[in-house]
Amino acid sequence: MKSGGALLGGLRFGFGRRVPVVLQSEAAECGLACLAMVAGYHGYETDLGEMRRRFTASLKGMHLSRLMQVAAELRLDARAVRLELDELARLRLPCILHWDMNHFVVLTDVDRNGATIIDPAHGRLTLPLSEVSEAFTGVALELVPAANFEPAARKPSVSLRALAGSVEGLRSALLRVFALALVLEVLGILGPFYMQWVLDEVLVINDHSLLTLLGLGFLAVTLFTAAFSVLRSWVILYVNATLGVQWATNAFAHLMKLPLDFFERRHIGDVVSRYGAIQNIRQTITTELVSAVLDGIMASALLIVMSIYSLELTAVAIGILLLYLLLRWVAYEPLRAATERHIYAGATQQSHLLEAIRGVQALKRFNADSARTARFGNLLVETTNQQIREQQLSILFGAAQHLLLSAGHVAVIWLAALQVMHGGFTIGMLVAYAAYASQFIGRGDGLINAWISFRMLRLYGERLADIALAAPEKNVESTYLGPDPAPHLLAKNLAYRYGADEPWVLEDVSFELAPGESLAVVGLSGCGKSTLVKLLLGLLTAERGELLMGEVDVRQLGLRRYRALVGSVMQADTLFAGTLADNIALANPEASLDDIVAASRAAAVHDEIAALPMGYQSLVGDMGSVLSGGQQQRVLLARALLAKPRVLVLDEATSHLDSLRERQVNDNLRALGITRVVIAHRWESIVQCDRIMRLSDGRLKEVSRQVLEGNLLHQPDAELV
Ligand SMILES: Nc1ncnc2c1ncn2[C@@H]1O[C@H](COP(=O)(O)OP(=O)(O)OP(=O)(O)O)[C@@H](O)[C@H]1O
Repeated sequence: MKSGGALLGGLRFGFGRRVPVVLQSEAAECGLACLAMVAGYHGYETDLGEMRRRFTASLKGMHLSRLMQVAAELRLDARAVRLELDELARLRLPCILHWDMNHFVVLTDVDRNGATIIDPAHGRLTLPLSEVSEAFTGVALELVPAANFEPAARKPSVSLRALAGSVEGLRSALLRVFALALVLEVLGILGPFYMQWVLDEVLVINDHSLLTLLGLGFLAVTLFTAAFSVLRSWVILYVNATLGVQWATNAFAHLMKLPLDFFERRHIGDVVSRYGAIQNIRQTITTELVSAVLDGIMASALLIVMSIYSLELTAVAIGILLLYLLLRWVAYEPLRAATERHIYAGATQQSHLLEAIRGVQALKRFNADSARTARFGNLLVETTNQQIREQQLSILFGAAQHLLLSAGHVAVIWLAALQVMHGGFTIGMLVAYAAYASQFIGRGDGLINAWISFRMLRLYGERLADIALAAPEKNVESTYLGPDPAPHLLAKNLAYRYGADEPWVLEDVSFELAPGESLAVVGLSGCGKSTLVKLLLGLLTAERGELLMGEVDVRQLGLRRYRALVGSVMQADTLFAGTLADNIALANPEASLDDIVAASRAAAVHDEIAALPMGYQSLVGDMGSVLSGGQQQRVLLARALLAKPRVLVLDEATSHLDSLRERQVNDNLRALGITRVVIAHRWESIVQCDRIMRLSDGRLKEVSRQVLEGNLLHQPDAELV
């Protein structure tokens, strides 16, 4: 039973409330964005950043059932309905429609001719029913506030300090810029007096010596002005550079501290574009912040000076500025929406570009390059269209602004001239007043523009917040004071899934591995072996269960210390741009060449590196394209061995090697006596391990070698999984 308040809250009078537009930034977030819009309509104002932090969506997106769960957490009663197109009008609006089989949109209005929807990927659209019919799958989600629904005002936007981290020397540098600029402004305010004196004092009585004095005096003022203005630009340059470097480094350092699943849930282009938001924020701060403060002070000072001349005329100038403020206020929302769509389209295009570069080989092999180019063209047109729309709006409002301000200026001079005719002003006062009024309107214009820019900054701030406010990896530092634990691994009931609405990939994984022992984990493709490896390396955190090394919980040992003890080679490991030596010495850049050679020998790759013309100084591309697949794997193994790990975790680390090399590598590893966990499909690698376990249905079970060998004989294709 609903409370009366909640029922009344559901009434719609057709005015007042409007569904806010929340644009998604990734394909998988359409469901979250739709919920944010409906919740916003009912009074729970939120944004995508907050939604993402509260309800993680995996890259695969959300099912309807998960949407209903999230709706329940937002205290909205959700009801999924199946209906025909002509029944849309019976839905309680706004509601969510399942769209094109893989998307969600919000339906805000529907009548006989068409429907208005908000597509989180494109914004508000009005479509004829024929188009709705093509995309609508027949499933809708009605949402009404539950009895315990609580409206919430949007949280104040994140502070710049939280976004930027601490920036040294910013305050003092800004103060310096401010002081210099203030001097300049005061000098600037003297200019109109010069005109007034020349007109009223010099010309009237033909006073040559006064003219000379005034001329020299104001020439000196001009010189000072030039010098201060150079100094101010210099300091701004310094602030810009300092802020830029510190800020970008802070954000990068924070990005590197984020847990792996932050990256696994996002597209690389999106992360890059969000990181790029720093540029826009910095630009606004350094160019607009100081001038906004100055404009405010100067506008007030000018207002006082102008009031001394004439109160009525000053009221007119204020009126003009207020009209201008109204114009900007009306223009704000369309401009903000256009800017947001522009940013979103740009990020999508960037993702596409990065993905195409990374996958260029596959695109060529499948003759998909022209289709990819066409899609890129479409995205580019979309971005450009949004940019054109943004600029068209700017041009229109710019013209209106120019018209208003110029007309205002004419009016002020007109009225001041009337004052001269009535004897209230001298000619000099008219000229000086006109100059002050023009400065005042200019300052007011600057102040209003800065206010708009700062409001727009929120858009970029919210994008950056996704990185800056994401929680860094936990348990990185050690709280265990004892010596390094023995390489004895104990996993107890580990469980993991990639999202709250995803199935458990690992349900109950337990095993124990004594020092020096080696364990092969086999299982069907997709059963969760790589996921288990990521848990063992502390890259993912188990939802349940614990992992101990030498009886010390890994959380207590700290991930940094644990990772220094555990070496690994992963399926999709990459080399970095640089020399082979740099790559092998990744964990220990100070390592001697002897250490590097020893690790390479153990990984059976030394001879091939030594045979290269530049040996260990050979450069590899950032995708390692100089080396063959098998060579890359062995270089990666050398990199893991260089740090002298106590435990080695290998996820299909020798899959590209021929059997001879594989045996050689395995023999070397065995001789080193390192505790090993090996994920492999090939018999060669499995058979050399002391124990074999099979992962299936989220559980790990010991398999006897004989059974596996028997399987091999009878079903050569099935045994290795
Ligand atoms: N980032 C992710 N988000 C959501 N699901 C994921 C993610 N990564 C993997 N999965 C899912 O988890 C399951 C296990 O994946 P995993 O990569 O661990 O399998 P695997 O046993 O290593 O497979 P293979 O032998 O083919 O490498 C798969 O069903 C996969 O769809």
